[in-house]
Amino acid sequence: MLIVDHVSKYYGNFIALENVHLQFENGIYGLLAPNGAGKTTLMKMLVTLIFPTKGEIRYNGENIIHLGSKYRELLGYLPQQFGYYKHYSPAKYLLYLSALKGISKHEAKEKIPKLLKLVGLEDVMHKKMRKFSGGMIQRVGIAQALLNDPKILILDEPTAGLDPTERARFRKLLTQLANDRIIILSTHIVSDVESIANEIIMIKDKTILYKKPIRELCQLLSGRIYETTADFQDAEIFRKRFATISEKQENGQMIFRFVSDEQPNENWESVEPTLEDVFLHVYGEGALA
Ligand SMILES: Nc1ncnc2c1ncn2[C@@H]1O[C@H](COP(=O)(O)OP(=O)(O)OP(=O)(O)O)[C@@H](O)[C@H]1O
Repeated sequence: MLIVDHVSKYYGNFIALENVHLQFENGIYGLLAPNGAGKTTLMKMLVTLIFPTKGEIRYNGENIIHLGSKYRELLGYLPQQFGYYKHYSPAKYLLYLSALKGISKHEAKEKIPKLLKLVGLEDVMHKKMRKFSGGMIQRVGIAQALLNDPKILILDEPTAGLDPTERARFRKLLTQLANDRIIILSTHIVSDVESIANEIIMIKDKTILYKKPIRELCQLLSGRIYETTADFQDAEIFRKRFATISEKQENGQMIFRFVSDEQPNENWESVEPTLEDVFLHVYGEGALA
């Protein structure tokens, strides 16, 4: 079990995270927050690239800093921007990284084709990465994070640059991997995590606002989300009066999705809250009661 025990991180006088307390068991955790909330800071501490200013992170009861290389052997990490050699093929690049990670050449040669197949790059495994799309490079990044069969897999914005098909493939891959490891992925895209995460972690105001299964998060808004139509000329009044979550136009009218605790009007249709509703409400408005 991985425990972030009352951790704060300051950059000089700037507080990036304050008093973060989290517990991770096997499964997928979606770290969902807007840019700048502190996701990368938390992930970098989890992979020992930077250190907490206060508090400590423990794996199976031991401070990860003291565990050192024993801990890093259990880690797979995909940073937000990962360095690769564009003149290398994925196979050559992974072979090189395997050597750095202390994996024998024999084992690496057996493993690499399997990994590249897993991420759908088997056809191009010997092609130079120079001409690869952003999504293909990202998949090489995911493969390198899996080289040592990590028990803890940390992925910082792993779906950046992936198209919808690649995103779907990626979600399936994570689900396959999640049964015997901790997977923590950060994103600001709700659909990346809504179908696969066992728990969602939301950071707000430098600390953890929620760590809950999606169902429980959605329950926070249960019975409070409505949709209704309004004429264009009334739109501004509507926006001032209600906490709108989203709006669209249809047949010359506005359709509002909004949060309300008022007695519902007969023109309001009560709708099931989604994770997107929670996200937009939390980061647009404030914490939920
Ligand atoms: N080395 C640093 N020195 C000073 N401030 C930093 C440093 N690294 C990050 N910050 C600040 O800490 C805050 C959190 O940054 P962080 O990168 O963790 O956010 P994030 O949620 O990962 O956002 P993004 O997805 O944009 O990377 C930001 O305000 C950022 O400017």
